[in-house]
Amino acid sequence: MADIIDGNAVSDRIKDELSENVDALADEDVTPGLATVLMSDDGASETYVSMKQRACENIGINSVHVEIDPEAPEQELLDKVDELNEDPEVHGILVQMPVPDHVDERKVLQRIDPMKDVDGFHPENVGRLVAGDARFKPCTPHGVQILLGAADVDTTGKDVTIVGRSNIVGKPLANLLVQSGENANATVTVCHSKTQNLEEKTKAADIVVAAVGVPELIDGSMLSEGTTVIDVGVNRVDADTEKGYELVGDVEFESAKEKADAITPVPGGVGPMTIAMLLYNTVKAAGLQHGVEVDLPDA
Ligand SMILES: Nc1nc(=O)c2c([nH]1)NC[C@@H]1CN(c3ccc(C(=O)N[C@@H](CCC(=O)O)C(=O)O)cc3)C=[N+]21
Repeated sequence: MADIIDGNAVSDRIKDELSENVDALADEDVTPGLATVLMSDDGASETYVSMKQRACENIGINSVHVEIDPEAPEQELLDKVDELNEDPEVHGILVQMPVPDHVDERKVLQRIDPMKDVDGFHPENVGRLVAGDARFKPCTPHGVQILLGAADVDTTGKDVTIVGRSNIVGKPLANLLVQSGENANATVTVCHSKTQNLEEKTKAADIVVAAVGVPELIDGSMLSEGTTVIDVGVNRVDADTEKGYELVGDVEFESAKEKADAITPVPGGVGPMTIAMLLYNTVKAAGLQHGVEVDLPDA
């Protein structure tokens, strides 16, 4: 039976440390500010954005929220980004993804000032990350790295199989894990929908990271005994609950935990880490923009 890796506990520890950084910035008359922009009426997106705002407020980060009508022209979003780029009280800008189909996501990401790009999705920041000189590590991959470190899973020399090749999780995580340094130095295999013999790749891994957005795609039969399993999926599936849905990961938890040595649950695993690392990047952004050195939590 696997140990359960507690993402809530680790994210609480990071947030406590960040709140000390916020106090230190206050001594320099700096209050970090995050702007969240939502152009969607999707329920899950609304939930996530409000969780991010609440998390900011809890540690003393200013949060500004902007809603744009999902039917509005693309230009309205671009103009808003320009305005936030110019606002000295806003150190981080997060445009919640996905944006509506008539809006060009790449255009939006390129419009955000790279110094305020706390998601780490701007091409300049992607390039820096790939070159091993990350400014803002994307929140979910960074959260996975910290979670592995906190669970005492040594990645050095290990075989990591990542299932999923998104720009948000799979690709940046693969880049981070192959680099030298803390919670890295791994040998990485990236799998996707066209991968042959997926099971062969997951079985060969010391660590499996599932980030495909397919509910319960990976089950215990696809894992070797003793594997560490990191489940990045947060899928809402219809269920007979008060909310009408339940959250399941990309991993079938019950069968996977019989095989795994350690496993993250959903909810309470990677999700809370994503939010903690967004706060981390916002504090870092504020420090960079004001030339104040901030002693951020490790890794
Ligand atoms: N520009 C942008 N940046 C993002 O970082 C971003 C985004 N767009 N679009 C959507 C995804 C998704 N995402 C999550 C964050 C936290 C939880 C989280 O904390 N989940 C809780 C449960 C939440 C619930 O109860 O619904 C948990 O896993 O324990 C989940 C998902 C950030 N995203």
